[in-house]
Amino acid sequence: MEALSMRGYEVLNNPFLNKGTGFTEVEREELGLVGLLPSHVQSIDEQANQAYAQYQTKATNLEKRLYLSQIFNENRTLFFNLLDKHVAEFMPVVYDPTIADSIENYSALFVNPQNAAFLDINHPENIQATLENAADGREIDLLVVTDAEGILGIGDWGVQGVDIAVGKLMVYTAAAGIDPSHVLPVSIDAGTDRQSLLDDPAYLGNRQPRERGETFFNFVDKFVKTAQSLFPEMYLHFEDFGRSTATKILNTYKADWPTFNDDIQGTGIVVTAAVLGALAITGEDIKDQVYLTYGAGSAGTGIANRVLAEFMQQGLSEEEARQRFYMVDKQGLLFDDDETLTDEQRPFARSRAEFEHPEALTNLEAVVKAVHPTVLVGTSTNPGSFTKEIVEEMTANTPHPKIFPLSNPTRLHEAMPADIIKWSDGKALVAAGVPVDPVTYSGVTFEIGQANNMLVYPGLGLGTIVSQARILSDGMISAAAHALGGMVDASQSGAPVLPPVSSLREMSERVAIAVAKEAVAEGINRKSMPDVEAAVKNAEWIPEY
Ligand SMILES: NC(=O)c1ccc[n+]([C@@H]2O[C@H](COP(=O)([O-])OP(=O)(O)OC[C@H]3O[C@@H](n4cnc5c(N)ncnc54)[C@H](O)[C@@H]3O)[C@@H](O)[C@H]2O)c1
Ligand SMILES: O=C(O)C[C@H](O)C(=O)O
Ligand SMILES: [Mn+2]
Repeated sequence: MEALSMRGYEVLNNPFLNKGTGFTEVEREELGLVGLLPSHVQSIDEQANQAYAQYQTKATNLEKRLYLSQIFNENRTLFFNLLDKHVAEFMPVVYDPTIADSIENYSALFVNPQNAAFLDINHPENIQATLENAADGREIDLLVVTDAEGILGIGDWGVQGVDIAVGKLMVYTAAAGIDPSHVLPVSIDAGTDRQSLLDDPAYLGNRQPRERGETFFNFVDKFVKTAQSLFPEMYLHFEDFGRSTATKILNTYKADWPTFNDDIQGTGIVVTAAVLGALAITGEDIKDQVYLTYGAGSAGTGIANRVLAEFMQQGLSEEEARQRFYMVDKQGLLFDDDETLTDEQRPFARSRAEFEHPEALTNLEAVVKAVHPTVLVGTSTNPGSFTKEIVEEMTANTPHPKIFPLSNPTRLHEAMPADIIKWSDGKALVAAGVPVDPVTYSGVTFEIGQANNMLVYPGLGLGTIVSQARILSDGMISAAAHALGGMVDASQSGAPVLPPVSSLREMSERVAIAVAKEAVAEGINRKSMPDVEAAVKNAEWIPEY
C-alpha cells in the first residue's frame, strides 16, 4: 500500500492505515495530521481498553456487533487487537450466531460497504473494474466469495449475505493472523428468491429472482478467471453457495487453483477431527463406528466424504467403509432407486434389499432404530429433530453415542447439548455448531466442543498461502483434520471432543504448519520452505502499531 503518498483525512479515513489517537506526534507531522486529532497520544492498549469498556455498555449481541463493526470500519489494527484480547468472548458476536442477525438486517443497518467487492449478475462487464476498485492497489492473498444462496441454515439472503464473507475474513485474521489488508470479501449479487427482500423498499440488492443455470455459472467463471489474473497468489474460498452449485463450482476449479469450499471441506475436516477426538476419549476404534448423516446437503455430504476418507486411511476398503455410512434427508433414508438424489448423495444411498421394511424408513427415528448409528451428525436445518427418543435409542445401542447437532444458527440446532447429555445419562459425546456453555450433569462438567469450520479454515488458508501451494490437495485437508483431532485431553472427565475457541490462535498455527508441511512433502509448494514453522510464524500479522 502506498501509505506515504496519503495525507490527512485520506489516512484517517483509510481503515488499513488509520491509528486514530494512536498516531504519534512524529507521524502526525509527517502525515499532515497536525490538529486533526485530540492532542493526547494513546497506546493501542489504552484504545482497546476504552473500546472494551464501551462494548460492555451495549445491551444486545447485535448492538455489540455494530459497535465492533464501527471500529472495524475505521481502524482494522485496533479492531483485531481488541479481538485478540477477547477472542472467546467476541467470536459469538463477530461471527456465528450473531452474524445471522446482522445478515437478516443488513440493508436496514447499512452504514459502510466494508471494503467488499459487490459483483452484479447483470453486469459481467464490470467484474474486473469492481475487483480492482475494491482491492484499491492492495495485494490480495485471500478472497472469500459468497452468492448467499445458502447462508448458514437461514437460506437465500441476496446481497445481504456479504456479511458472511466479511465475517469469515475477520476470523481468518483473528485466528491465523492473515494480514487484513491482503484480503477481499466478495458478494455475487445474483438476485434473490426471498420474497420479503424483493418486497422490502430498503433492500440494497438486485430486486430480481435468483439467476440460475448457464448465466450464473458463466458469471462465476468470468469472476474466477478475472480474479486469478488480477491476484495470482490468491487462495479462493467459497462460502454458503446453494446445494446445487457448491460442489459443482468446487470441482471446476480445485484441480488447477488453490480453491476451498468451507461448508463442504472445512466442515468435513472439523467433524472428522471431532470424531477422532471422541474416539481418543472413549478408546474406541474408528472401524467399529456406524455413521449417520442427517441433512445430506453440502455440509452433510462433505463431512461424510471426509470421514469416509479417514475410515479408508485407517485401513478399510472403500466398500467396507461405505457399509458403515447411512444418510437421511427430507425423504428419510436415502435409497439407490430414488431419482431425486443429488450427485453427492448417490454414492451413499443404500439398497432397499438390505432392510426388512424399507418403506418404514422415512424418518430419522425409524432409521436410528434400524441401523444403530454410533455417530449422528445433524446438518439438516431442522431444529429439535434429535429427540429424546432418538438419543435414548442410540444410548441403548452404543456405550458412548457421538451426537453433533451442527445446524446454525442456534435456533436451528437439531438438539441442545444439555438435553443430549441429560437424555443419554451423561454418556453422549457432544459437539455443537455454535458456542454453548458447559453442562453439569451428575457431578461432571462437560465442556462442549464447537464443531464449527472456524476451528480449521483459518489455519488451512494460512498454511496454503504461506507455502503458495499450487492447489489445496486432499493430503493437506487430511493433515489439517489430524492436526486438530490430536488436540484433545482424553485424561480429563467431561473433556470436549475439540479444542476450545480460546486456543484458536494456537490451533490455527498448528493446522497451518501441518498443512504447509504436507504441501512441501507433496512437492506442490511454489515457495521454497526450508523451515516451515518459522515461515508460518513469520507470516502471522500482529495487530500492533
Ligand atoms: N457447524 C458448521 O461448521 C457448519 C458448517 C456448514 C454448515 N453448517 C450448517 O448445516 C446446515 C446445512 O448447511 P448446508 O450448507 O449443508 O445446506 P444445504 O442446503 O446444502 O443442505 C441442507 C440439507 O438438509 C436437508 N433438509 C432440510 N430439511 C430437512 C429435514 N426436515 N429433514 C432432513 N433433511 C432436511 C436438505 O434437503 C438439504 O439436503 C446449516 O444449518 C448450516 O448452518 C454448519
Ligand atoms: O458460518 C458458520 O458458522 C459455519 C458454517 O459455514 C455454516 O454455514 O453454518
Ligand atoms: Mn457456511
